[in-house]
Amino acid sequence: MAEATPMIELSGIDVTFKEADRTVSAVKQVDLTVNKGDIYGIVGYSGAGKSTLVRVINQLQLQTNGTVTVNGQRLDQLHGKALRQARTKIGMIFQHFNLMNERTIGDNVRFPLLLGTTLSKQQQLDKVDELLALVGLSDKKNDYPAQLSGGQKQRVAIARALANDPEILISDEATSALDPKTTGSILALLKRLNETLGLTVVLITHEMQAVKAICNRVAVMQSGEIIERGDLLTIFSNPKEQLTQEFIETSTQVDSALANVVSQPRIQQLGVDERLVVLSYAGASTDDPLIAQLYEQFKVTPNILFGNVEILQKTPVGTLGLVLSGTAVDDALAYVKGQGVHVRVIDVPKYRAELANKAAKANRGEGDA
Ligand SMILES: Nc1ncnc2c1ncn2[C@@H]1O[C@H](COP(=O)(O)OP(=O)(O)OP(=O)(O)O)[C@@H](O)[C@H]1O
Repeated sequence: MAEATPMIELSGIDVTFKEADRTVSAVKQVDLTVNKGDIYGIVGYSGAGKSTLVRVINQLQLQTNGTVTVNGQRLDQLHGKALRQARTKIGMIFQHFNLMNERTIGDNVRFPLLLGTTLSKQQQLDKVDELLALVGLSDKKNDYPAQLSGGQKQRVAIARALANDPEILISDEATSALDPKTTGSILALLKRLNETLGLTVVLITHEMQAVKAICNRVAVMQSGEIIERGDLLTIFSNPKEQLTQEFIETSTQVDSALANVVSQPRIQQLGVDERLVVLSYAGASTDDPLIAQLYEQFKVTPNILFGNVEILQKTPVGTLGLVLSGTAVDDALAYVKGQGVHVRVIDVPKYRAELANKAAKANRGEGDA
């Protein structure tokens, strides 16, 4: 495989907001490298610091500490025209599209070309046609934003973000206001642009579902810090942090399956030789006749409660919820771990207490951040 070339390098980034009565540390000591051609997902709940962090990349937000290098150039050392020039190579799209309602779709897309461009008027108009064709909206050129659906507006915003041939596209919750089907088509468009134009994409979201659909790498943010990061398959099949696990379980619906399972009286009364476990595995481990071996080698009987297999980056990633019974159950679990399978033993009373706690918080209207 070709060696990865860093496109974005953030090093030691802090962002501190000083307000009259308090100081907010929105980003704390973040190091992040995004390679050329990555679709890098940054996932976290509201208030985790995701938007602040990505706005540092194009210097719309200045860091309190740290350095920002984009395509080998130290952006934190640039000012004025040089910074504006460098920013044109970083496109950005937002949740609420930010289109100009009084201008046509064509004029919205042309807008960035009017600012300090070297293109003639005809070249600008040709470029607009090319960009609208790229996002599948050639027939909407003379319409106004109000005449378009949310998905179409986001396509216009993408076309506009690409006007100056950027190397990087930052997507800040760009699909959060869209329905699942439209979300899927916008994510597919981002993936196509990544593949055909070699565009590096940074995708901020609170939905692991979006990350799962197109990202090759992911970082999880909490309280201004990156608490876990890695390639998509590793993170999905072997999450280390509880928050990462939560995001994944929501996206695979393992959380609702588990909530259902732990509500059953039979599961609330597991014996000393019984364990409720969730196994996650990627790639080759999926093919191993693991379940059969549990019985053959350890005389442990598996009772399968739920299962899910998805294809991520052309690799099967599976999740299996089961109750294992047998005197050698802990030896069997150690064996399974040794096979590269992520094993999570669910402490049923504790899990039920956590669920009750979360439900009570939700009832009080408290967020996750
Ligand atoms: N200009 C600002 N002044 C003061 N505090 C700010 C400012 N911008 C962001 N913050 C605070 O910094 C923290 C991180 O906010 P940020 O918007 O980066 O989070 P986020 O993960 O992107 O969440 P969301 O998706 O809700 O925007 C929050 O506590 C927020 O209130």
